[in-house]
Amino acid sequence: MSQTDTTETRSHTEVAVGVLIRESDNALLITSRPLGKPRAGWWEFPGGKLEAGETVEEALRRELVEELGIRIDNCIAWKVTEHDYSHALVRLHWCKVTQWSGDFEMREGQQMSWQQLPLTVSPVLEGSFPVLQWLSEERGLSFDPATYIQAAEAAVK
Ligand SMILES: Nc1nc2c([nH]c(=O)n2[C@@H]2O[C@H](COP(=O)(O)OP(=O)(O)OP(=O)(O)O)[C@@H](O)[C@H]2O)c(=O)[nH]1
Repeated sequence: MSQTDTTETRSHTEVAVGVLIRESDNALLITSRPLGKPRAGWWEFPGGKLEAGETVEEALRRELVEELGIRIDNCIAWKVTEHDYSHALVRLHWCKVTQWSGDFEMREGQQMSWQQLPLTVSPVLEGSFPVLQWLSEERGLSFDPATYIQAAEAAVK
């Protein structure tokens, strides 16, 4: 069986991801991956895997309570992307979130950062690059993937 065939038969891991946008300055919430997970210390948008029977919105609500201690008030389905990591083939369901309640608590020992584009944290998960491009385009900003790609490549070496 060729490598392509192997990829096609792998099942997707469904993931709900939140793009939290702060009203005052349009900053984006980026969090670091906790110790013990693949790519620990890398930066990502908050979220996680869907559990059996959950919708994307339900999974995102649960994950944001578990990880950050906040309750989201809205969840606007935005894009769906896929990325093939060595550890998983993921399907990412991206939602924009502009309203939430509660104080942020880093319940998994991760870090958080409110960021403008281009992001200054690194490395960032490769599966998030398309979304950084779309967000940049929406804001009339140029997008240069080179810096993100170089940081990711250096981190996996
Ligand atoms: N949360 C999140 N996951 C992302 C992003 N981009 C991206 O490729 N992913 C991938 O989506 C998957 C999410 O899995 P996870 O390990 O964070 O999910 P989880 O919290 O439910 O994990 P667990 O149940 O194993 O503890 C990972 O394979 C991760 O690499 C992103 O921006 N945010």
